Amino acid sequence: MSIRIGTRGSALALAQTERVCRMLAERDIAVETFVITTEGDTTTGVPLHEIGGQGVFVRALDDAILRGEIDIAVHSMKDIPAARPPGLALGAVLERDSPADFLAYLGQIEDVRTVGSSSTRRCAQILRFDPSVEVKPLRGNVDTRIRKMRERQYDAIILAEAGLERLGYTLPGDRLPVDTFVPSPNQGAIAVVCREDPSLVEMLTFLDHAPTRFDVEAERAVMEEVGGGCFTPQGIYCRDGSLIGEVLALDGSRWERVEQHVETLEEARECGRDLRALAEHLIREAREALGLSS
Ligand SMILES: NCc1[nH]cc(CCC(=O)O)c1CC(=O)O
Repeated sequence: MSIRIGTRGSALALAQTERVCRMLAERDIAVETFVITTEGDTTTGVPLHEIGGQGVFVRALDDAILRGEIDIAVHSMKDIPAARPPGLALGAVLERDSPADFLAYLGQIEDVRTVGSSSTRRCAQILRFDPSVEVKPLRGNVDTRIRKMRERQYDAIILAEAGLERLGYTLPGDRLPVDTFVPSPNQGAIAVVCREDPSLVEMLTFLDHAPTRFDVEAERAVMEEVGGGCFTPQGIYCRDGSLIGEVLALDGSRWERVEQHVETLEEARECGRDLRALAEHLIREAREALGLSS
């Protein structure tokens, strides 16, 4: 018997899946890999929030598990939306890689005028840091984004450092500090999703890193309470129970923030409710500015 692993076909997804395959192989568990194309991979011209947010990357693989075509799927955990279909379990969360963002640029930092990113969070955070930069939309996989910077369509781009490391890329630029460029919830964590099947979940537990799982679940608890969706600039980061959450105005001119040590997911949830109450006006503002109704 072998485990059927589903993955997206992007270089990043394949690198992540390769890591899980290696870990399974070390335990003499046979694996078969299936590459599945998702709507998010075939639609690159429009901002993510217009095609249904991060969830588009995950849905096709969820469906393949539920149809019994594959047993497990490997994802960048930050791409997994808050609402999950019934019948699926989070089989394992690997030990976290770098949670930080990376500002990549070719010349001198002083010469950076245009920064490419389609993430409302990254745009707001870079504008807070330097309101004089011009942020320009930039979607596509990591390679596409790097190519566009090399073609000088942008002076700089912002990417997850974890993605660069998994692809083995070293780019000129700077790691952005996580206390001011607070990452997306679950950035840098790899998740293994499976059918809600106790024997399958049990088989995957050796892949699981408990401290990472607590931190990423605390981040998701905050994310669920804040709501906001991917159109609201928000950063949520937990490390060993030290939680930072912030919601920003789209132009980075204002923000609300909570910072607290949490021991339980319920405490994290409470922190999320506090942030929600503080940031209600910023969430409404972002939704209205982007012309979204829900
Ligand atoms: N938005 C796509 C995406 N999903 C996960 C990562 C990076 C890897 C990770 O966060 O685990 C990236 C690329 C990026 O944000 O630059």
